[in-house]
Amino acid sequence: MAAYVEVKSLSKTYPNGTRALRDVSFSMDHGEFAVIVGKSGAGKSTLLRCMNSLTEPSGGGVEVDGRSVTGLSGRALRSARKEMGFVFQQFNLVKRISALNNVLCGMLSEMPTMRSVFRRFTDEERLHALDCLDKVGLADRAHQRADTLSGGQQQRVAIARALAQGPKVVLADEPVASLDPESARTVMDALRYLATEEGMAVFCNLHQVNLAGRYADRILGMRDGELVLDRRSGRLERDEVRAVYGAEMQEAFA
Ligand SMILES: Nc1ncnc2c1ncn2[C@@H]1O[C@H](COP(=O)(O)OP(=O)(O)OP(=O)(O)O)[C@@H](O)[C@H]1O
Repeated sequence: MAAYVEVKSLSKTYPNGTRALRDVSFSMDHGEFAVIVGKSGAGKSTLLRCMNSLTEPSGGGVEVDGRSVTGLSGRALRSARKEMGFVFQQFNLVKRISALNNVLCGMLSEMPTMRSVFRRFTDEERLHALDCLDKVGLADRAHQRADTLSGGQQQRVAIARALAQGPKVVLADEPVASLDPESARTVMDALRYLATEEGMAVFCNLHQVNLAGRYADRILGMRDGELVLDRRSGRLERDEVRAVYGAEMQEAFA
């Protein structure tokens, strides 16, 4: 069977000359949870953003389910983005509305505006949004204002919002960087659920190698814009950590 996600020779050079991605290629299957690790500045965020066309790659491309999702514009770009949920480090929720309304707004193809907040949603849409909150363990928080939820809960609302779009792929950019260890686990469990139970390809970047080993089916490592490691799950060996982090190995466990 063909790979579900195919990243082909992706490269990115920023206008200031920084080569953030150098010929990065890999593929992912349905239901796979892959984590990418690497030290600060290695190019992890750039990779995720290029996969989702939030940043325009300088070369190469990405296919999801046999369809190119790079180099698009207008309606084709919006449609491709719906297939890729994005989870940000800082959650990016609309603070003053409920968890449920955040998920409902995420189901619209446009970015949430106050008009979309007051749009009337159908019972079916509301049930779908509630179901997504239930899947991340937050059905009982549906009517709570987003900014009164804990960080881990807010990030799970963001995951429910991504899930509600019905994406094929979920990209998570440092989703637990600002969370305590217990909250981080609840968020990683929710991402794991999307892969295992919903069959999505989940691709997440993390600083913590230990967390990657505990959750991922697959660990990729990036260094200076290049993919230097691609292995099945389990704890990374010392020489693998060195290949990714070089002399700054302590950064891997920070
Ligand atoms: N908009 C930009 N313009 C110029 N250079 C950039 C831009 N964004 C990122 N870079 C540079 O590209 C390189 C890769 O950055 P990126 O943010 O992708 O790394 P990262 O591995 O995600 O780092 P971190 O873990 O600190 O978030 C870095 O050298 C960074 O300074």
